[in-house]
Amino acid sequence: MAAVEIYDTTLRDGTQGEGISFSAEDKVKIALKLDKMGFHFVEGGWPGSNPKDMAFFRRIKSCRLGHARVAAFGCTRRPGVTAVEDANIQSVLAAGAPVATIFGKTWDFHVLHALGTTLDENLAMIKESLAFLKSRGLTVIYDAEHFFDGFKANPAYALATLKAAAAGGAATLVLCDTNGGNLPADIAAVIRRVRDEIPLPLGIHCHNDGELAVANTLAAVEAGATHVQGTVNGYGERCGNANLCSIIPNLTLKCGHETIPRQSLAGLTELSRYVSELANMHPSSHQPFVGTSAFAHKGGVHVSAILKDTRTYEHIDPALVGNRRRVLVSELSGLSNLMYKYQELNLNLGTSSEENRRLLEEIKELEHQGFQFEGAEGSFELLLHRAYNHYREPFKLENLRIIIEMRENSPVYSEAIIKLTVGDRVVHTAAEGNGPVNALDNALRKALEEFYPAIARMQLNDYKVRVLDEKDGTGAVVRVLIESGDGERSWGTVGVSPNIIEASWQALVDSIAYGLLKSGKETKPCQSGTA
Ligand SMILES: CC(=O)SCCNC(=O)CCNC(=O)[C@H](O)C(C)(C)COP(=O)(O)OP(=O)(O)OC[C@H]1O[C@@H](n2cnc3c(N)ncnc32)[C@H](O)[C@@H]1OP(=O)(O)O
Ligand SMILES: CC(=O)C(=O)O
Repeated sequence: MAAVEIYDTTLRDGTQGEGISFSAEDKVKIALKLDKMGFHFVEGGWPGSNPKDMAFFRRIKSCRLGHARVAAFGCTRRPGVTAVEDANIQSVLAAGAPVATIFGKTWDFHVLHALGTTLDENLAMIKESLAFLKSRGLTVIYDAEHFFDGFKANPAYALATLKAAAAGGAATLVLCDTNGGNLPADIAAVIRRVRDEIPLPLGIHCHNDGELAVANTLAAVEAGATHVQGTVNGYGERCGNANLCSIIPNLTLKCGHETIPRQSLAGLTELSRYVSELANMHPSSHQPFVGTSAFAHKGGVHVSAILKDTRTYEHIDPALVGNRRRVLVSELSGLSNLMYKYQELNLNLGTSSEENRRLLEEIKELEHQGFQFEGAEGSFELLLHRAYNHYREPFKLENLRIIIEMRENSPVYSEAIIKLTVGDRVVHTAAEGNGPVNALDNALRKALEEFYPAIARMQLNDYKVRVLDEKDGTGAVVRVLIESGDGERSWGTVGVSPNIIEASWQALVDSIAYGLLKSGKETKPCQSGTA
């Protein structure tokens, strides 16, 4: 199967996505990562657009890249000026990148209404812009904007624009589904028509407005395209660009094309999370191949089969793309889910199927009440320990009181007063907080830290409340999910009650109990406050 060039435009088209912005430094980091993974091209930005993109090109020049070629993006010259006089073309040159990617108009409607020039002048703009950059030693890639829509409207003119680009010295002609509305069969048919007319390598650049960007890209490759443009995580203008985290494994593992090296394929999940981290975007758990749910099995029937052979419910081995299999426990579980969890957590539990059945029923009942263990692995593991009676709670609540005081012109005052039994001692303490849950958290820590010094390292990272039955208004049941961490690991815990303080208490207690269980201190208190 033919090799396919992978051209990443996360740093240019990706940043056209709502909410996405990278600093010049972040762009350099991403470019270096893509280079290390064997991407063929990294489009760094539009140097004529803003100082940050120009700064990227200045910085990347001093980096030694092993594989990728850096591309500077821009448009054809403006109507009525020469290429040498055009500020945008000059800034592409000034970027100092070895590759220039220039987009031009294909669609006669766009030439007349968006550019406001003649069809002939547009052809001259394309040819002269490319020829000028090529004459200055750059490899020039031509992005034919709106190619598929333009071809439908006026095929002869669309082909004439590509011929102008070829005459200007384009190395590759990239056909763009700019509005993202075409279907795979149409994309493939047009690629074949162009392939028969113009003897240059063809590329594909798809947007995701019809949720077909990946399918359209694969169809284009099937029809003869050998260069693929897309972005990490599918970031991009409107609904995004074709997602390289899906395209690369599909092309490599399913279609047998050579793309990035096989060992880099196993870095895709990490790449996806790295880029989402720098973009400050929540990673999408449902993203195919690289999302945390991509290989998460929930239904009992699925887990039962997975235990026999993973191929029963997995289209590939998750390790091939650096991802991992997960089994979730919920009201949809069967005994197989529990068995898998025992193995995964290395717990020597669950020998009696009667006990396991009882535990499964308890889980289903708790889920019916509103608990959700999928995002609360800490509470789930504690539930297992508690069910098998091998577990000693690290403390016991005797009494808890919360005072909230509101006075005109003063901040709301919150205080928690708590009485606990720890081992054979009774502790009585109080703490303030910026709200009742914070006061509760502070009081609990204050009471326990002399017994369990590991608590000092634990922190609450996230606190979420979900109203479960909104129609009950302020009397509704709420679910509290707490995400905690200790610098080494993080864990989720859950509480459910019609009283938000009680739900928070349950999740907080589990958070500390689980943290202690995992810190190795188990649940045995230190003697009289010594560590
Ligand atoms: C399909 C794509 O994704 S293409 C990439 C789109 N990305 C971006 O637009 C992000 C970066 N853009 C920018 O920073 C700015 O738009 C700039 C600096 C490029 C231009 O800014 P301005 O000069 O103020 O123009 P403005 O953005 O208002 O309009 C775009 C101009 O480009 C022209 N233009 C559009 N496509 C082309 C083209 N292929 N060749 C030449 N000119 C073009 C438009 O006709 C319009 O010209 P006009 O001002 O004479 O009407
Ligand atoms: C060039 C480009 O980004 C597009 O046509 O979508």
